[in-house]
Amino acid sequence: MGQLEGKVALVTGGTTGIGLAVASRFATEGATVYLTGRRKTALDAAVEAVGAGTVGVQSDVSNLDDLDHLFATIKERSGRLDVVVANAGIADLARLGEITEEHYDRTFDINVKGTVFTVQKALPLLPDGASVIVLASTNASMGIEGMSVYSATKAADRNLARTWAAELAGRGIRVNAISPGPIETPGIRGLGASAQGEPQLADSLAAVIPLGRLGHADEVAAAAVFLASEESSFTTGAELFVDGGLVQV
Ligand SMILES: NC(=O)c1ccc[n+]([C@@H]2O[C@H](COP(=O)([O-])OP(=O)(O)OC[C@H]3O[C@@H](n4cnc5c(N)ncnc54)[C@H](O)[C@@H]3O)[C@@H](O)[C@H]2O)c1
Repeated sequence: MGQLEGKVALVTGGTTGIGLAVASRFATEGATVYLTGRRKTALDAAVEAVGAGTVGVQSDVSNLDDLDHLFATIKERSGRLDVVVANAGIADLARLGEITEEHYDRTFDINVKGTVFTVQKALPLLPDGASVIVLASTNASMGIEGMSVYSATKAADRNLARTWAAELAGRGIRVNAISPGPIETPGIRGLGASAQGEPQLADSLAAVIPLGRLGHADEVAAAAVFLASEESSFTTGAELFVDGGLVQV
């Protein structure tokens, strides 16, 4: 029997990287998984990869109408939501002096506004015992050049999780953050691609990770299973680092 047997879970931005790994692992553990993404073709491919019983809902986390449609669909089909993983996020490089309004607005819209309204709109569907997981980042605790705006959004996400843990404890809902270090995903490789001619940021970060390598999306998914399941029943308001020792060692 899987650790999430019978549970209904939502993973936003579940078409690639960490979100896809979390959705796949949740399905293996017996959950019914709703996953979201903005592009239909990518979403259809992810739903097929995750397997039978998975439901894809095309939606942009920064669009409140899309979120209303998403939660109306979940309510109609499942009637409740046991696990929410606010995963959708973007990262682009911009040093101070290069930050445009477009970069700032887009990063905050998806990474902070998207998280706030995903969890707020999920709230009526969350039963006693539900688990909310917010994807923050080791960037919230570090000063990585070129990543100030992204890191500020992740520091916001980390605090959202802590504050919501306090606000929702009385309802028996746990809220935790996962802070991955550099994980091998399309997202982090895209970062290197935008810094023309320079060594990939991911590779230079790997060199300073105590365990000596980038992490794998499956390793983040394993942490998400723990936080989603009753194995973590006394854990709320925590920030679980999955970072090869980057921040703490
Ligand atoms: N990869 C890493 O090293 C790393 C490290 C720390 C934190 N994180 C965080 O983990 C999460 C996932 O990152 P990843 O590396 O897997 O990224 P990724 O780019 O590989 O995947 C992000 C997913 O979010 C989706 N997405 C983006 N904007 C969206 C929107 N507006 N609405 C719906 N979906 C949207 C993308 O389509 C994609 O499926 C992000 O929140 C990221 O900040 C990643």
